[in-house]
Amino acid sequence: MFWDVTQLPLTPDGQTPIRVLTIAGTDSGGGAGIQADSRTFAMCGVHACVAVAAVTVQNTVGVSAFHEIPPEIVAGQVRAVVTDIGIGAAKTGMLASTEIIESVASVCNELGIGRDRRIPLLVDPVSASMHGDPLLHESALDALRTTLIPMATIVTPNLDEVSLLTGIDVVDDATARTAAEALHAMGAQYALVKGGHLRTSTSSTDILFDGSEFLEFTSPRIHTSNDHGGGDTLGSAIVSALAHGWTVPDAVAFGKEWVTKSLAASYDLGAGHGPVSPLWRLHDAEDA
Ligand SMILES: Nc1ncnc2c1ncn2[C@@H]1O[C@H](COP(=O)(O)OP(=O)(O)O)[C@@H](O)[C@H]1O
Ligand SMILES: Cc1ncc(COP(=O)(O)OP(=O)(O)O)c(N)n1
Repeated sequence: MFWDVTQLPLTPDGQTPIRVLTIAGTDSGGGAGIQADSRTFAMCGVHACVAVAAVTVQNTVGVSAFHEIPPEIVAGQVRAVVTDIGIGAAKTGMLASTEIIESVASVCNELGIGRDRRIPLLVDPVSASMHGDPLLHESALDALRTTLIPMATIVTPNLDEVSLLTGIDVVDDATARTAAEALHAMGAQYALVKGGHLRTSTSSTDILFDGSEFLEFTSPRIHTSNDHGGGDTLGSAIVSALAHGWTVPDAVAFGKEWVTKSLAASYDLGAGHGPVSPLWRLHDAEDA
């Protein structure tokens, strides 16, 4: 354990907890996507609603196929949840196509989800799996840039996604800052450039930019190849904190501590990359 994570307040048994929504793809191997989001949401004590945008055929060694959900069904899930259950924050992950991205942007706009609206929106511009298998049609990158990222309270690309979206290859702190500026210029309120893929460093630093100030979130590098679902776990912890009304910098600090502990608790699974695990939270509760 590296530090004590300041936990989010838990709701007493029998009372309705804060609700959040993930709009993303499923992972049949249970490591990333909606499965990773739901695990972290549960461990953070919030109620998870889901809008499935795609179903992947996936295990620990890769993604062999995916099926896209019709855009109106994706939007329908979002509308059904928000108008009945109500949510405090939302997150997007794998959206696969231009049509789904446009449908999600439109329903979020209709329901007051997005930057400067009632409900904050985290956009994780998921483009490929860690094995390089595509999770987004290349033609949909433009819709991410021009339709969804401008609606984001916070956009959270990894370095491969930064390169696809901005053309900038991040190799150090200076290029990470330039990339954060480029992402902010696309219209996101905050840009978080995640540094997990800079494997040469002994630490892992994520850089947050709001148009005027850079904030750095650094953790020791965890030596593990079981890092599947790391981006989703970070994003869903941030969304849980945003739903509690935390500021974006405080929510990112919480998410960064959460994912670091989840990387330290990751485990072997299958023949490939095992998942990061927020189940450490159960042991912390046992110790309390
Ligand atoms: N080996 C590691 N040690 C510590 N933190 C890491 C490690 N790998 C990734 N992270 C952190 O996990 C989060 C997800 O990062 P990253 O791997 O860049 O994104 P993604 O999972 O979307 O590819 C970031 O906060 C990053 O700093
Ligand atoms: C359905 C689905 N969504 C997202 C991902 C990518 O997960 P992420 O945590 O961003 O990154 P890796 O674990 O692939 O490094 C996925 N694989 N599947």
